[in-house]
Amino acid sequence: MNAIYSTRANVRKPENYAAMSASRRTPNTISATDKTVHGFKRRIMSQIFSDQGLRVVEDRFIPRIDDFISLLWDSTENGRNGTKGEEEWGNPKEMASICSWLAFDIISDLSFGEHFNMLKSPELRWFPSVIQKLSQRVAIGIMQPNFTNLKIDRLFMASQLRDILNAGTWIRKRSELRACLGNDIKQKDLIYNMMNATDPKTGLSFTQKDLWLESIMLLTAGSDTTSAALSGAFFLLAHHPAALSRLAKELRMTFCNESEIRMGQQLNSCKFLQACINESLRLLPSVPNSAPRIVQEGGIQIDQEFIPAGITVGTCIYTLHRNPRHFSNPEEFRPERWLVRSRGQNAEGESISTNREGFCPFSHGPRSCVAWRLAWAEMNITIARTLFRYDIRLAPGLSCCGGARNDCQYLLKGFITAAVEGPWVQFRPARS
Ligand code: HEM
Repeated sequence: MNAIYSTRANVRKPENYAAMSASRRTPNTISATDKTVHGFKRRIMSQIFSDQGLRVVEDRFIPRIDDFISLLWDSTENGRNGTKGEEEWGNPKEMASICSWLAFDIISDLSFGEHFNMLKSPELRWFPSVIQKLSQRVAIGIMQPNFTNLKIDRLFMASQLRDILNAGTWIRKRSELRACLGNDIKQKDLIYNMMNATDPKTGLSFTQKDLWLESIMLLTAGSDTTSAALSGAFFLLAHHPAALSRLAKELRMTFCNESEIRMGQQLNSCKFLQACINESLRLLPSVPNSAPRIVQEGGIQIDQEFIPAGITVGTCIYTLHRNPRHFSNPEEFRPERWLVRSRGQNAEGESISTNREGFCPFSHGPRSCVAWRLAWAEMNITIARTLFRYDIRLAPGLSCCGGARNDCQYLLKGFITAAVEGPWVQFRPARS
């Protein structure tokens, strides 16, 4: 990772990343290939997604997490299993979809000052499928630029492209409207943060156009990434009852009530929660493929190999996370591998720093995920509040495996981000 992604690596993002901006002429933070342009945007974004920046918007996203939790179980639901002792389990829920509605509700609210309300209403639930089409098109365009440059996509992805363009126009209107409101809003959002941040190096701020381009970008970068990571964590926990019950115990002993579960010291003290999230991001990274970089004049050295200028290089996060040089029994879900027992080692005597060197769900260096703190907070608070309130189990008899097998795989389709389905899970009010 270091040779390709660190600050000193002699590489740059390829031009094909332009497909990730709503404007071909004006790049956003993720698509900027020029280091000066990127540096300016990145410095502003770093302030917005700092701990301090996130505290400003925390009260905005926690109510969305509460909507999510309310949707998981409802005392009036029918369809309960009639077996004795089973009455309280609610109807099975398909976690990938519900996690996706949550992630979109959060990021739309933060980016446009108005949430899509997908958790409560089906009206806009078509939206995630368009983002997946976009992710698929961009993934092909990044690997093979002529696909978009020569407009081959118009031939092979005509209907997808129509949906993407329609959704793009619709979002653009929304983000322009929000940008026009300026600071005249009741509750602060990310646009507010972006509008009021200045680059400490140049003193420059985002223009009106930057504001809507960046907010569209945040909607795509901040939705299916977090949702795939969350549903992946529920998948792994539901398949590992021992880890699930240890985690529930940790949370129920740390907090007295659900509203205490927020960003901060108390949540940071939940080491097993963090270990479970690390382990699920390791096994099911939501950006699984390698992010390409072009080697610059002078070349680079990767291990024993000299790579000349012009070659595209990258490290695949999915395979890195399964490298036995970093992780013993890499296919196993073993959150304990992240818990320090003594002298930087876990209970098995493995070095945690060796684990960490092979762990990069948010990538590494100057182009790593600028919003990882937001994703981390969303995941921690959502999982903690859910397991504080409910017991969970795989829905008997339903896919992915109906709880019958321990070795089933979560279907992760890697485009730019990962498309996922399932698992089907049931909830009931926590018994202990
Ligand atoms: C679990 C959730 C997430 C994961 C695993 C993740 C992962 C990544 C990865 C691997 C990259 C590098 C991509 C590349 O080099 O092409 C990246 C970049 C980025 N991510 Fe995330 N991300 C997550 C959530 C988010 C969220 C919630 C947002 C925004 C609200 C976001 C915004 C960005 C941005 C703006 C960049 C580009 C940074 C730059 O180039 O300076 N991500 N993310």
